[in-house]
Amino acid sequence: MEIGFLGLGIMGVGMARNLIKHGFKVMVWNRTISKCDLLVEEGALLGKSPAEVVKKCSITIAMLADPAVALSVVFDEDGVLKSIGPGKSYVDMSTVDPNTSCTIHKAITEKGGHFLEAPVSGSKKPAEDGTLIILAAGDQSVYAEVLPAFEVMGKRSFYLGEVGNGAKMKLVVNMIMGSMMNAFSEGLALTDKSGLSQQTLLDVLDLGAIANPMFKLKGPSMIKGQFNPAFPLKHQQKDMRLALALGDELSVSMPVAAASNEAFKKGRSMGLGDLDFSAVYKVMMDQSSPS
Ligand SMILES: NC(=O)C1=CN([C@@H]2O[C@H](COP(=O)(O)OP(=O)(O)OC[C@H]3O[C@@H](n4cnc5c(N)ncnc54)[C@H](OP(=O)(O)O)[C@@H]3O)[C@@H](O)[C@H]2O)C=CC1
Ligand SMILES: O=CC(=O)O
Repeated sequence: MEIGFLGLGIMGVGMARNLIKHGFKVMVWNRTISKCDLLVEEGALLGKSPAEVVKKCSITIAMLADPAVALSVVFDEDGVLKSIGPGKSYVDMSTVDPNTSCTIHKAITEKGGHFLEAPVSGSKKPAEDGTLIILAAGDQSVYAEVLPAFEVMGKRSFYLGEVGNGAKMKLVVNMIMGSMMNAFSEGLALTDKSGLSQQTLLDVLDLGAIANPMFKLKGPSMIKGQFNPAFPLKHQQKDMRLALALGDELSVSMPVAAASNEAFKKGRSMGLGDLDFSAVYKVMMDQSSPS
């Protein structure tokens, strides 16, 4: 199967590499073209623009930063829309809001193309290991067509019905994750300011009912002050913002998510946006410094 791949950021590079490793013929494009070099050495073809990738491939996957970027890669000059048409499928795996997905879906189907949204849960390592959780919605024939690719990128995929449902599910999951990270960070800060051992807190948490893989994975590096980006804080804040907008639309009160969003916004204003989202811990530590 010939697959196009647009967007070789933290996630895209691992996902595209898995496709290549499993024998798919892959054509890649990235705004910063130099990021394609390694994958080209590993066997990928290089596309000069999204339009060229879609022209050459029957299925094109995108993994892009945010709604504005997802829209620009489709609608801008030499974008996806230029080459999409009958017999061509576009699969957007970026985390965006349902309205963005619906706008892209409408434009693509108006040109006779097919669209599936398929955001993922799981970070840099699951992208590298092919163990993502894929939340697909939209054209079910595209879902069936792209399933062999999902099987090498993920450990499980869900088909959730109409376009927008994948985006909504992803935003709910990341809203919960972002709120948990805030509670965890506050707990670590409070432990430190109480003169207690943060390692002991990690050990205690890991033995009890709120043990979870995220605390186990992120805790040790957080207490060492290491925040190498697996999931950048700026993207987590974008997801909290989009989840809150969904809550506004549906009149769901989400005070915990709103407070967490404020902490991520503060993190961005402190210049932490490109660090891992666990760097929100620095916001708590900064706020609790003695004056
Ligand atoms: N990292 C994670 O743990 C996870 C991320 N996600 C979601 O996946 C998506 C990608 O995340 P991630 O790989 O971490 O993000 P990165 O920031 O590492 O990569 C973003 C990608 O978008 C491209 N891009 C940014 N701005 C533009 C633009 N103006 N025009 C064209 N391309 C652009 C970047 O290109 P360039 O290289 O040129 O900057 C890059 O390919 C996001 O929606 C994120 O929320 C979902 C699950 C986990
Ligand atoms: O979107 C981030 C993730 O870890 O999932």
